[in-house]
Amino acid sequence: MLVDSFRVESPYVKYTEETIESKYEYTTTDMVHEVMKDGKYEWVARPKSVTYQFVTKRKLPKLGVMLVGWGGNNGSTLTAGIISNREGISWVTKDGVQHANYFGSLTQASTCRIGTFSREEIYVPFKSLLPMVDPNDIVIGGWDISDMNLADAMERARVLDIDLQKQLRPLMQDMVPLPGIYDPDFIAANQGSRANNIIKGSKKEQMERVIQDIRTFKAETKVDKVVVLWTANTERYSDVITGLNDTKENLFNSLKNGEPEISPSTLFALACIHEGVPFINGSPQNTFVPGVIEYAIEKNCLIGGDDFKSGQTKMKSVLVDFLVGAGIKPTAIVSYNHLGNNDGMNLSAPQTFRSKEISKSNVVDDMVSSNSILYGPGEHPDHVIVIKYVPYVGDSKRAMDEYTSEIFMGGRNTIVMHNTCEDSLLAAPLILDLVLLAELCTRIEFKAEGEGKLHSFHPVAALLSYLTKAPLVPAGTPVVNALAKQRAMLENIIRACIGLAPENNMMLEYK
Ligand SMILES: NC(=O)c1ccc[n+]([C@@H]2O[C@H](COP(=O)([O-])OP(=O)(O)OC[C@H]3O[C@@H](n4cnc5c(N)ncnc54)[C@H](O)[C@@H]3O)[C@@H](O)[C@H]2O)c1
Ligand SMILES: O=P([O-])([O-])O[C@@H]1[C@@H](O)[C@H](O)[C@@H](O)[C@H](O)[C@@H]1O
Repeated sequence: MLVDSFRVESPYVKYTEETIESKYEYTTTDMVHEVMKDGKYEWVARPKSVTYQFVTKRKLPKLGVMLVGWGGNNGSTLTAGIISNREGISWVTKDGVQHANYFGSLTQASTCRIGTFSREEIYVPFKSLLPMVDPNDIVIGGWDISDMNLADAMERARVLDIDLQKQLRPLMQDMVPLPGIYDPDFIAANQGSRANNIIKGSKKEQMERVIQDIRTFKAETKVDKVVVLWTANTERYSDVITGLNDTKENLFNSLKNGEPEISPSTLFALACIHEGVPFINGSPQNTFVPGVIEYAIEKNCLIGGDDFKSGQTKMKSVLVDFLVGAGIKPTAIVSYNHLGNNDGMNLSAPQTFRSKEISKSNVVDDMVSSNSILYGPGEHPDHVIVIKYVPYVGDSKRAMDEYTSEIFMGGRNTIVMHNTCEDSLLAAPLILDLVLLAELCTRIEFKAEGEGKLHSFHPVAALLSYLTKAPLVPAGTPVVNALAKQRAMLENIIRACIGLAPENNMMLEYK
């Protein structure tokens, strides 16, 4: 049964006007290596628990979202989706009347098991676990190097049904992106034809203009908070060079000296960190060069990414986790897809494709390294990524995967999958989740017993990893790509904020 909302009644949870406060027993296991009397070693597992205090502010801000690449397929589709839900728009399709929804959004359309009511399983909407901004209330804006208004951009994207587009046109045609930062050295040459809406000047002047844009947006919309998200083109990797961008100081000196090796996405990130505005990278390039990360930590400004995990890779992070967890050894993974949208055209250049190839390839590393029964030191599956640009299919990406694995007694298993990933219809809800969860993170403080005072999460937002192909995590933090673990991590931390135990699926009462 689904219950819309609930309150936790516990001696360890307190609701005040302003906050929800919880005391949470966090249990983990320390492994120690002990020498036995007879000179042999023995591993010893020592369970331990640490008491944490969580404090979540309840007051929701009026939230502004500024998308970099607002006029793209994802940006225009998300804008259309928010307006359609807010206005309660329905439209006629060949399959009947369709109503606006947020399907594909973890926060808006998924549920969590909370407990049982006389042996009936009770579930609640994910978004009800903690106070979260309603996406229908979001004020949206942003930048694009193309000056096309959002209604025309929606038409250019060829994602949404025509009857819906007709109803949305009057509501979107006056939305015009701010000029973006165009640097042809970082994206495919084929993007030049749409670049007619550009911030002029040096890179430093461009960054300063973005800072001004954020301030103006805040003042004009009267939002309390802004989150900026990059859903612009995939850039080539920036060279990370000592003395250029390896530290905050060197990066700002490089900026002052007009160094060309500073990407537009890095300029946007610097501008956001300067303003204390969370910045999320939905593309695979290394926007967060070391100097940016140092700056974000110094300013305690949330940064997150990289590269939305929307379709083919999301499936891979489930399937490989299942195979390895079942003691089956994937030995060859071939991931091919073709698509015909502008993203696909941009990725047809080798340097931008390489950024995507990296983020799509590394997604199995954690699962492989978790099982040395199957994989020897340094051993990993053959893993090939192929992306082809086929204009005719547009945004309807066709992914074809083949997973070959070793099974019992020298046997082979081959799984072949065809997955039509409507790229923007899968990515737009993820953009929403990234923005809403980033905003939520900025309202949570916590501390472990023995720590002095309450503090925020680390500014490098590992909590967002469920939504990204290449999770950005604080230095020294293990990278987890397995989708189930990522979701459990996020849900269980949010459950801790309301004093609920992690979902452990034991259901001992039925055993
Ligand atoms: N399923 C998905 O759609 C998916 C999944 C993962 C990652 N991504 C990434 O999301 C990004 C957007 O995807 P899309 O399908 O919307 O692409 P798109 O090409 O339709 O949109 C990108 C937009 O960004 C604009 N742009 C490019 N450089 C810019 C800059 N420097 N400043 C401002 N605007 C700029 C372009 O004019 C375009 O309108 C791509 O990098 C893509 O790789 C998409
Ligand atoms: O998320 P996913 O489906 O694995 O990966 C997708 C790629 O396969 C696709 O070619 C690209 O255009 C999208 O931006 C997205 O990155």
